[in-house]
Amino acid sequence: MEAVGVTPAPVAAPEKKKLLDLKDPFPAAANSGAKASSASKWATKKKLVGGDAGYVLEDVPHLTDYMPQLPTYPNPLQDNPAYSVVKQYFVNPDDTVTQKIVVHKTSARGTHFRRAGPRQRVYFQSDEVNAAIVTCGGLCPGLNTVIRELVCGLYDMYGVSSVVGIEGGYKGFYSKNTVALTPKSVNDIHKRGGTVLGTSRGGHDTAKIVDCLQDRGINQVYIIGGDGTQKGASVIYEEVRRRGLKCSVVGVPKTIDNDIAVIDKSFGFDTAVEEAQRAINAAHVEAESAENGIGVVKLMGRNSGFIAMYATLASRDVDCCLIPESPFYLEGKGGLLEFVERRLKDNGHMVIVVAEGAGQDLIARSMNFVDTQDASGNKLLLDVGLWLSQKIKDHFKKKPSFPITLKYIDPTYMIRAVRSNASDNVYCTLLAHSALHGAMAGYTGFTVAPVNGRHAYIPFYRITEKQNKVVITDRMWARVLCSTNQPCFLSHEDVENMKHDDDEHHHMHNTQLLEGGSSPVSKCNGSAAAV
Ligand SMILES: Nc1ncnc2c1ncn2[C@@H]1O[C@H](COP(=O)(O)OP(=O)(O)OP(=O)(O)O)[C@@H](O)[C@H]1O
Ligand SMILES: O=P(O)(O)OC[C@H]1O[C@](O)(CO)[C@@H](O)[C@@H]1O
Ligand SMILES: [Mg+2]
Repeated sequence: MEAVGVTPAPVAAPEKKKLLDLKDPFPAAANSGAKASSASKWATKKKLVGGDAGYVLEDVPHLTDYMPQLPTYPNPLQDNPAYSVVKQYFVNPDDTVTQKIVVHKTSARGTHFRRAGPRQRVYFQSDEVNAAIVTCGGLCPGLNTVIRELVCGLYDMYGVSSVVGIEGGYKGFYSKNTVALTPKSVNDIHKRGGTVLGTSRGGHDTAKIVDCLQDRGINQVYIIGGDGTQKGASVIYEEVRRRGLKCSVVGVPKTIDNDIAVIDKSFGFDTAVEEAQRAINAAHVEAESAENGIGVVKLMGRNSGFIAMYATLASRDVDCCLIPESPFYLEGKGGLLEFVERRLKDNGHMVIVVAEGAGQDLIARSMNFVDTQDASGNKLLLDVGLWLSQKIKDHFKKKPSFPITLKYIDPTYMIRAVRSNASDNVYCTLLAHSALHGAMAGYTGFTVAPVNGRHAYIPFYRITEKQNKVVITDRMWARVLCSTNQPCFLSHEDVENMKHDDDEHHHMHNTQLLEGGSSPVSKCNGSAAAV
């Protein structure tokens, strides 16, 4: 590997060589909405390591970056009977995970991330660890499984017996007492929806949170939450580093909307798509049983329509899927109302799935609405499902010879509040294990998640700098349009402009090849190639 990394390398620390990039990865915009942190001027530099053929490792920080003399210890896992039969259990320190999975003969190898997993040597002794876990932002199936597996993993794999939960999200650090978490107390929690720790929006106060870590001697903090939470985790890490604390700050990405960039998908997403089938099915049954029956189902997806898109593809009963990324219009030629009328004439019934963030500009225009925000600064949305249902009813009221029956189903919180399904449970277990292996190995300031099917440690700035969105010029959206036969609501010119914008944005002409397919749809498709 060619030497182009950062900071002086201590013994047994990860590879860090020559300086490549000194840009501040935490520009002010990335922290907008948050309380300004005194840590920002200390913002760490990107740790980039170059190699042959355009290989770049975007490494994560390590405690030894600012505490170079830290001692190391043998990983207690090597004496664990469960693992003793497993050969090559420890991850090779040179292993990295590629972000770019679709390549050409002449492609540069591009960005890589450090592979997650247990290391031969660790930077914490078992009885030295005081771990804390917090959940922030909205609910998501699987939160309890991640909590359970962090606690059990720390106890069973690393012999750690001091793990506490922070109640009620970020504000719980400075406004509540901690709760002790043991394998016994978390034994059954994966069978329940929600989070046993509680959660909240708003209330992120970096200084007070780090004071709490310092006062309580917490030296590993696991922060489970969405894009906002990970931005918060990033400033906590900066402040911890500025104070020179031996404390690993680890993010576990959570969001039902699947809007976190770089990663394959977020936990709970599969469960949500599965649960959405029940609502779509009900809408279909209702619509099929009535004269000109219309079922409208609203699903979550504030800025990204992944749940709606996948639920539509999975169901095959959906006639029209509306998502925030794809603008639509109601009236006139090519509009939604014309399509509804035609589909009812052809089939006698139809189902519309609408993501909550779709058509917000249309509604705001028709209602003269002023923006409002939640405690975290997220825009509060207007109810597109209700609005759309009313618009459709109004349209057909003007056509007495065309009676319709419309049923509106809003299952949004039911989808989010259920327990995680089997595959999400396994996924959450791997996430939790990867997280604690990273912390024990001294890594910090990172989020853990699979990238092209392999778990990796990703620097915070990479997953907070932009949101994962459905790319409507990619083939996955084309599959939706093919399955529903809905209008695309875009002119040829619009599509060309979008393609152009995409190209400009990514500096490349093939979205599958950009930065490891930062085409979110191809990633959401799992590690599989687009077909
Ligand atoms: N830029 C930021 N800097 C620091 N803290 C932030 C920032 N943005 C959000 N937070 C904090 O992160 C927590 C969660 O944020 P938010 O409510 O936006 O949910 P989220 O983590 O994005 O999850 P989701 O959107 O999936 O529900 C809140 O306590 C909020 O104060
Ligand atoms: O009502 P709450 O808790 O603010 O959550 C609603 C939002 O949370 C999300 O589920 C993201 O977590 C969005 O889809 C939705 O807009
Ligand atoms: Mg969010």
